[in-house]
Amino acid sequence: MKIGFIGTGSMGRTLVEAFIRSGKLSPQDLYIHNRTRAKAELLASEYPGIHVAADNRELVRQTRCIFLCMKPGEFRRVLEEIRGCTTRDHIVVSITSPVMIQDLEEWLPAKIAKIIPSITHAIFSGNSLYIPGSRLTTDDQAWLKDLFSAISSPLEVDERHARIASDLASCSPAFFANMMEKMADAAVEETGIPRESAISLVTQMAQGLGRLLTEGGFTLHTLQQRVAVPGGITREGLELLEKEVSPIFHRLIQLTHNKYEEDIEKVQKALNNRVEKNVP
Ligand SMILES: NC(=O)C1=CN([C@@H]2O[C@H](COP(=O)(O)OP(=O)(O)OC[C@H]3O[C@@H](n4cnc5c(N)ncnc54)[C@H](OP(=O)(O)O)[C@@H]3O)[C@@H](O)[C@H]2O)C=CC1
Ligand SMILES: O=C(O)[C@@H]1CCC=N1
Repeated sequence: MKIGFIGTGSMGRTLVEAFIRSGKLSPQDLYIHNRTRAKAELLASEYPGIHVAADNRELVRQTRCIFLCMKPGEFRRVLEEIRGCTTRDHIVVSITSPVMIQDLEEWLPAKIAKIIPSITHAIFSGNSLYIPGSRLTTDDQAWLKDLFSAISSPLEVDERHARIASDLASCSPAFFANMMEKMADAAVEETGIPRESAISLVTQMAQGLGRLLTEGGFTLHTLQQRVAVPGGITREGLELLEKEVSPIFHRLIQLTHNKYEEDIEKVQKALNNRVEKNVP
């Protein structure tokens, strides 16, 4: 099946590369288009065989499944562009959470899904969050899950939980990288250890931590128990973190959800502000 990617920014590129490197898709099957064309051309030059479509309409005409890899504010323009050439046989997948499936189903006659990916798919890991629309057949659903199984572990979630699941699966790589960087910076400021050493120590630790949790037989809880020996230093550190860290995560989740509500409102205003509705 020919597959298209509209938007080859950070995540569009990650998906294209992961699908090709996993062997699931071959470059010849892929059509890409990006507002700044040079970005798509660069990606195509790295994976000979990828087709760079002249515009989003050509991409839709050449493919059966299309991934919308733009930011929420960029949806209206793309939907206006492609709605005339999208058919009932197309599968259209949004990779962003604040664009509602119902709105996409009103705009396009296509079969709609939302699949929220994560940067972790670049190394074929992490959960992709799978939210099926109402028009997908059982075969379409099996095909999409199989596609994403090549680069991730697909997890079906209710659209109501898309934001929190995305916080945990898609935003957290950045959140945790930030915390590790802050820890290393504090180590430098408090002790004078060279920054390069501090960064290397936390990075190597994180690699080991990931493996302990996936293949080492540890849970988050047993891991803390094993490291925090009674009367030891880690126990004292954990007691401080118990008090100080939990409120930060509550604030973080409240913040992402407030921003999400704002984004939904903006997208709905943009998408519903039109005369004609799609009649599939
Ligand atoms: N980054 C991540 O880890 C994750 C991102 N997402 C979601 O993916 C979406 C994209 O994020 P990300 O890739 O990081 O953002 P980027 O800004 O890196 O990529 C968006 C791309 O869309 C292109 N674009 C915008 N309008 C059009 C158009 N009309 N036609 C063709 N291409 C267009 C932009 O082109 P131009 O080069 O001109 O700017 C840009 O390259 C977001 O909605 C985000 O929520 C979801 C999960 C994880
Ligand atoms: O920052 C963002 O908006 C996107 C959503 C999930 C990860 N990145």
